[in-house]
Amino acid sequence: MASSLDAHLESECGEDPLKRQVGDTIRHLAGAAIKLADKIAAGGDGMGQAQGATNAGGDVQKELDVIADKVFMEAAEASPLAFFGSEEQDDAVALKPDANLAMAIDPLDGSSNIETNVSIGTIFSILPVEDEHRADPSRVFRQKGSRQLGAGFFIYGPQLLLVMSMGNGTHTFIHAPGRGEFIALKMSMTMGEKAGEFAINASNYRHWDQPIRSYIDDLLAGSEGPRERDFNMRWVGSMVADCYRILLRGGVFLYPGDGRKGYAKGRLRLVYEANPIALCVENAGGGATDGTTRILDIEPEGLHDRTPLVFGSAREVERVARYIADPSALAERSPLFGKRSLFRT
Ligand SMILES: O=P(O)(O)OC[C@H]1O[C@](O)(COP(=O)(O)O)[C@@H](O)[C@@H]1O
Ligand SMILES: [Mg+2]
Ligand SMILES: [Mg+2]
Repeated sequence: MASSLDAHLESECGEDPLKRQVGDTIRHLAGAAIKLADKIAAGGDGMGQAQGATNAGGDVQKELDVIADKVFMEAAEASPLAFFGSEEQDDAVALKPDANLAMAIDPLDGSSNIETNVSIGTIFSILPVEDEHRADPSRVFRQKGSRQLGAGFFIYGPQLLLVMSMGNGTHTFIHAPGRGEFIALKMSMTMGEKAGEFAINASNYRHWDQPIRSYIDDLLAGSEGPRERDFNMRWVGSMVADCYRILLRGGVFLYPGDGRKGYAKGRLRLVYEANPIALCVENAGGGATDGTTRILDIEPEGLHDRTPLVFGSAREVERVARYIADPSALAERSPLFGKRSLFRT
């Protein structure tokens, strides 16, 4: 019989008190995710309806965004957490003053897909809280992603999944309704270094900078272009689902900055979207960058910062960074090399 999430956390956390608190928090999150999945499965016309309010990032909130925020806030209150920061709340909330952890969360990822019965999810990031943060709470969510003690995401799809990492491998658990708990599905995941699929919202092509356009042009040219092989494209529009596919079969995901008003750093949030995804992807052998800097090395300025995000198979992520770093090579590319670019491997 597959081992349970509970048993895994027990062995991964051992006797380390801080890790055990991370484990407890993940247990509470798992309970909340089961509750939310039940609500999603029960449906209801209103879930995908706009509420009229906007969140801190300027997105119109849907009813399910608000329900999910409440469900996970309750889980946070039951967990050993000093601070809770949510996409759906302007400011971080102070919880247990003496607790040693903080959690940032995207309660509902893939909001634009809610009413279409496509996979959606929840993304979480657990950080340490030290004396310096108690003295100045504004610093809690300005910690680099490399300081995360645990992170992951749930997918509400055909299966209810939890993908998580505590820095020692990335593991997937599946909710087994008969057992009322999550059980191991894929432990110590490893993703391929090479990508055969890419994920990007191509409708923004005209708004991208030249390096991103050139990179995508080269993928689209397929076997007749500089890459000399064909690529497939998938874009779910829920990052959790795109990330899980990439963890399973390799690939690359891009949400770059673009020329639209308010999109200079793209759409995705550093603290509760890019950082937890980056921890899971890196622990499975992949990479994650904003184009120039490793995501986990970026110092956030605030809870709701945005960041350009490229993640996936390590070699492909490095390649995107080379397109961005070396525009001079790109300038030479068409006249001198025709369709044979400097970037082929
Ligand atoms: O609608 P777009 O611009 O393609 O953006 C899709 C992206 O936005 C997101 O939905 C952002 O997350 P939220 O739904 O939590 O705002 C990602 O899951 C997804 O990758
Ligand atoms: Mg999201
Ligand atoms: Mg969201």
